[in-house]
Amino acid sequence: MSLEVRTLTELDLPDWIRALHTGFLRSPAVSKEEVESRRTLMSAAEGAFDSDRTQGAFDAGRCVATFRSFVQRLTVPGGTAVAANAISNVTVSPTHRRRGLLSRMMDTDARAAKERGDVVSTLIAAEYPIYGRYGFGPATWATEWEVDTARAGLDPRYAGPSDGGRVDLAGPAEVREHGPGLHERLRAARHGVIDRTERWWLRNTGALAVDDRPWQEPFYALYRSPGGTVDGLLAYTADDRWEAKVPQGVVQVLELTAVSPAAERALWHFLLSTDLVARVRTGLRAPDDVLPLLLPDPRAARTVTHADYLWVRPLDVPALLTARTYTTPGSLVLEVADRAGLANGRFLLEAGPDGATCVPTARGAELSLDVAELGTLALGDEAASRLAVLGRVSEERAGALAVADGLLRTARRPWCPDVF
Ligand SMILES: CC(=O)SCCNC(=O)CCNC(=O)[C@H](O)C(C)(C)COP(=O)(O)OP(=O)(O)OC[C@H]1O[C@@H](n2cnc3c(N)ncnc32)[C@H](O)[C@@H]1OP(=O)(O)O
Repeated sequence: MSLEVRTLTELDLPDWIRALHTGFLRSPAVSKEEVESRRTLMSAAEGAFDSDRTQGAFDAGRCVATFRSFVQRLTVPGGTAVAANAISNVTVSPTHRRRGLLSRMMDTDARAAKERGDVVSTLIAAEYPIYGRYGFGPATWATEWEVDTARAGLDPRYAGPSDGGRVDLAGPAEVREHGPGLHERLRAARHGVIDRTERWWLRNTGALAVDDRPWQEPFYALYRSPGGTVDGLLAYTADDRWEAKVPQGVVQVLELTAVSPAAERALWHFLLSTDLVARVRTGLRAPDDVLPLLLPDPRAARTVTHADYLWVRPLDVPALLTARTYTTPGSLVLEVADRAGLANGRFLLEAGPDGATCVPTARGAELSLDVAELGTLALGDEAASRLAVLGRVSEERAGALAVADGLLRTARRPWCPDVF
């Protein structure tokens, strides 16, 4: 039987999950619970099994490649969310690699997303070199610090926020009550943030088993403003480590969401002054997170990870560039190359603090770039002038790079707090 790439039927699911585990080097065993959990994940809102956006490659009846995409909302600078085609669960079994299977599945998915009117595709790349060829560029980066709490120099007598707000420990049910609204406020305020489904909250608070990995309840804390609104959420685990009677606890932050500066300061200070904690691992934050500068000695925060995070592939250039905001006025003619033929063209962007238009144009190009570079620039994280040094953006009219830098870059860097 020949190699066949197709969408799934419900009966394919156990075999598809086994291939997924295999591709990610996890045990190929598949439990009934995981099949059931995946079945509901892939279900459309009506509850029917919807396999349209889940692909598999089958060789002699055995699944050897997996690919899935789903609906996502991605916040662009200014707080508007665009329709994103989120890609996940990409694997090709080691027996079938480098025969073009990923390329086939990606092409099918990208054309369907374009047809639907999605503005971008998004993903988190397992390895940097895989996705540039498909028009994706790294659009957000992430940094993790490890803080030596003794060295940080924060006042160890800290007894809670001094602004009249408070920090309270909480349980999973309270997190499910307050977390979704808080995340929506973050999403409206910070570009790069993606939406979370109800399932996300169930799964991340232990109310829904996802696979065979056991759930362990973390510590949760909520920050309430003096007016009583929940403006911050912290989730962390801790290990109870001692050496020669000296506490050496290590905290791992799973989530720290704050929608006010007071909440951000209070939650970090609370965590960094918890007794028995020698080191705090911050989890993946925006590279410009304020954390190091909150410490009297910022060098106590050592960078342990700094890497690309969310990758963006523009599908509809005018929709993407008009959804975001611009702080300075300017106009730019962009020549976008796209070997897949999905987003290529020459576009006139006229933008300013009052809004933006972006239309196809016959005017001469001022800046030419590949669609992947536009993905890197779209959320404001990168400077066109830096990409030009690398030869990845060409300035066709003198001064166009400076205009692009002024228009596209944002004061705060984009941040995507979630993996998918
Ligand atoms: C969003 C996510 O889910 S990220 C998870 C990605 N999955 C993994 O990393 C799991 C382990 N790896 C795999 O399953 C596979 O190797 C995949 C999915 C990365 C690639 O699948 P393949 O079917 O081998 O890719 P395909 O044959 O279509 O390759 C297309 C091109 O990409 C290149 N390529 C593929 N994977 C890689 C890689 N990891 N590093 C560098 N180049 C790569 C190929 O060499 C090929 O280049 P060419 O056209 O110049 O010859």
